[in-house]
Amino acid sequence: MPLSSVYIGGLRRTLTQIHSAAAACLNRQISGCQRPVRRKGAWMNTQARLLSSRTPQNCTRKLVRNGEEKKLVICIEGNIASGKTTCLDYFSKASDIEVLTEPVSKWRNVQGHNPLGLMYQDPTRWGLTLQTYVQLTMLDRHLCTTPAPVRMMERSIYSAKYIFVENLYRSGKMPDVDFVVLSEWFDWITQNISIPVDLIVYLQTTPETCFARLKERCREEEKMIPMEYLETIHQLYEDWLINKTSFKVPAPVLVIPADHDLPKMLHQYEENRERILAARNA
Ligand SMILES: Nc1ncnc2c1ncn2[C@@H]1O[C@H](COP(=O)(O)OP(=O)(O)O)[C@@H](O)[C@H]1O
Ligand SMILES: O=c1ccn([C@H]2C[C@H](O)[C@@H](COP(=O)(O)O)O2)c(=O)[nH]1
Repeated sequence: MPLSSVYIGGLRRTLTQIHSAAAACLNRQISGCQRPVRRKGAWMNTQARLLSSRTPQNCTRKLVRNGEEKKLVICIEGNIASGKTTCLDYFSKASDIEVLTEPVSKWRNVQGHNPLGLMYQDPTRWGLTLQTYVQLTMLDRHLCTTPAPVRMMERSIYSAKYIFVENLYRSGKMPDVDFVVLSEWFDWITQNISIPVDLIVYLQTTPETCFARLKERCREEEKMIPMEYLETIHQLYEDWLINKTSFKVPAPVLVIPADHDLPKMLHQYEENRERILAARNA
């Protein structure tokens, strides 16, 4: 599927169409909170619908993917090289689980450009470029339809914003204007599109473990990542998912200690399988 399109309830819409259709609907809704109009052929038809939770004080509706909201969504979160992909590989063997890895290959090659590499070379210049593309591709991941009843994703649109954008901004590497523009995009998306997550599995590692695994993996763009970078990302994750002092956590969190060797990790994944699959966001 081209990235210029996303599927909502089986309908292919360009982001521009979605934006203007949603804006039109929201305008209708804001001016008097009237009932959603259901016109055949309109984007808000039997396949795509608005979730409505309307009271005089609370007049919010969101784009949802019809049918997809019944599926279980689990996001695997953790520091760089903490073992997320390895964890997803393990669960991908189950027929009822659809695994969606982070679209890193796209971040490394979008029409011949490498925004990930550019960002590591010059974060101030290219941080916005990378994170805009990360936000788009993660939204695409959240919205794509999958046949399996359980969807297991690597990271989320939430960690892209709360960890990586936040880090660029706090470290002084992202200009205010870039941060504000990205934040407005993020707020619009999360306020207008339903992005349900039932469980966050946090692979909790020390930065030292990640550093060792990063060296072992040896991804070209990441060769210059210093230990301090992993320490900062670690602390942002801890504040978000453990201390809960930074940003809203969109789902319950299951913490899996992930400094262990591979056999022990696989054993832990198996031990937690039932707990993970039993998750259902209230
Ligand atoms: N438990 C583990 N012990 C040792 N090495 C591991 C373990 N889990 C993953 N690795 C290795 O560490 C590197 C990073 O793992 P990966 O799953 O790609 O991390 P992530 O997806 O979180 O970036 C890979 O080379 C992988 O083979
Ligand atoms: O929003 C994001 C998400 C990821 N990255 C970077 C961090 C890593 O270098 C790669 C992929 O991360 P893994 O943990 O190895 O999956 O992408 C980013 O800069 N911004």
